[in-house]
Amino acid sequence: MGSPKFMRPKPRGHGGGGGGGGGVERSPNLYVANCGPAVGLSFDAIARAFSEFGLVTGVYAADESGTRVIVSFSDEGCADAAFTAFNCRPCSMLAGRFLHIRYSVPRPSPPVRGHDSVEVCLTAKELNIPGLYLFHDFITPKEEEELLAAVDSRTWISLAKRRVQHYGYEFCYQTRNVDTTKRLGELPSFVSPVLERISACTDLDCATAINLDQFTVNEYPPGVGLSPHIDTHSAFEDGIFSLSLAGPCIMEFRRYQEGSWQSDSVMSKDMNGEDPESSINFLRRAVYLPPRSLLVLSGEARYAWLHYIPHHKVDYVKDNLIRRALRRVSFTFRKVRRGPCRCTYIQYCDSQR
Ligand SMILES: O=C(O)CCC(=O)C(=O)O
Ligand SMILES: [Fe+2]
Repeated sequence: MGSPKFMRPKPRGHGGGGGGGGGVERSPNLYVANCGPAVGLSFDAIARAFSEFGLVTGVYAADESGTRVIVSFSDEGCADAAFTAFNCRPCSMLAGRFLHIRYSVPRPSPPVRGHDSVEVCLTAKELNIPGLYLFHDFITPKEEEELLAAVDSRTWISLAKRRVQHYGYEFCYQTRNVDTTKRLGELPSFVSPVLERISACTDLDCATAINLDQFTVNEYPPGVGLSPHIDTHSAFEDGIFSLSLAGPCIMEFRRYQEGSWQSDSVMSKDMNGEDPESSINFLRRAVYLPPRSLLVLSGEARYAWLHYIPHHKVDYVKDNLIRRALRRVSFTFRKVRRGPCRCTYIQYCDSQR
């Protein structure tokens, strides 16, 4: 089980702790520095010295130094008395050592993963969605820095929760489509090396890795995600390329089972208000997208799976807690479709319904 973990209490608004711990939450646990086995004081000797003030329920190493311990009392009053007597004083019962004491509180255990969470995969192979590819370290840290500097020197458009930039063609969030008559111009030259690298990817089975003509930059602050959607079939060809920069995220995917698909509610709208529990009839997967990785959605992954980024500030990846960075920026490259979509995923296809 291991010994309990402690932490410094949060400061209280005003007043609060007496016994020299002013403004801090008091507690039956004391953090005692300059005291421990590494300076010749056994846990038993420490317990004996502190028992003078009341029942000591445990003495634990506060860290690995051997010079800092936690002394736990049965109640706060005893801890307060020990604090007053021993803090910043030489302690005759502990070889005359000068003790530095503060209150300490049990560290809350990490939150348990919600029952609705899904195991996060690290690779496309593990994720096992046909047509989905993930290339780690698709660009170097230096390229990442330059790409971020390039977009940061240009004008951002603020949406409700995130900022975007569009190149090639503007993307209209109301219709989730592009107006093909309104071309914004060539894609900026700073993405040319990335586009060349994408078109040279021999592992891909989608034809549109070349001539990509629409580029969207998304900037997500921590905790902001993206609602479940399939990129509108009639708007873009097969092959969607999304490069992650600056921070990581988890991307989740859903594929609704035959007959459970409600195209009107899911296809082209933002799904912020939906209740995930109400739609149990779907397959669900999740993948960790580190900075500098390229995600490719093609075929079934592009046409039939919804993708989204959960609105979380922290994510669990193989039981490790990953905090979202100050921002994640994604570069999404697509090719605008010129005629109706003729995919074989008719139930998800706005051109064929
Ligand atoms: O941020 C991303 O990686 C994905 C963006 C996306 O799915 C979209 O713009 O349609
Ligand atoms: Fe998308």
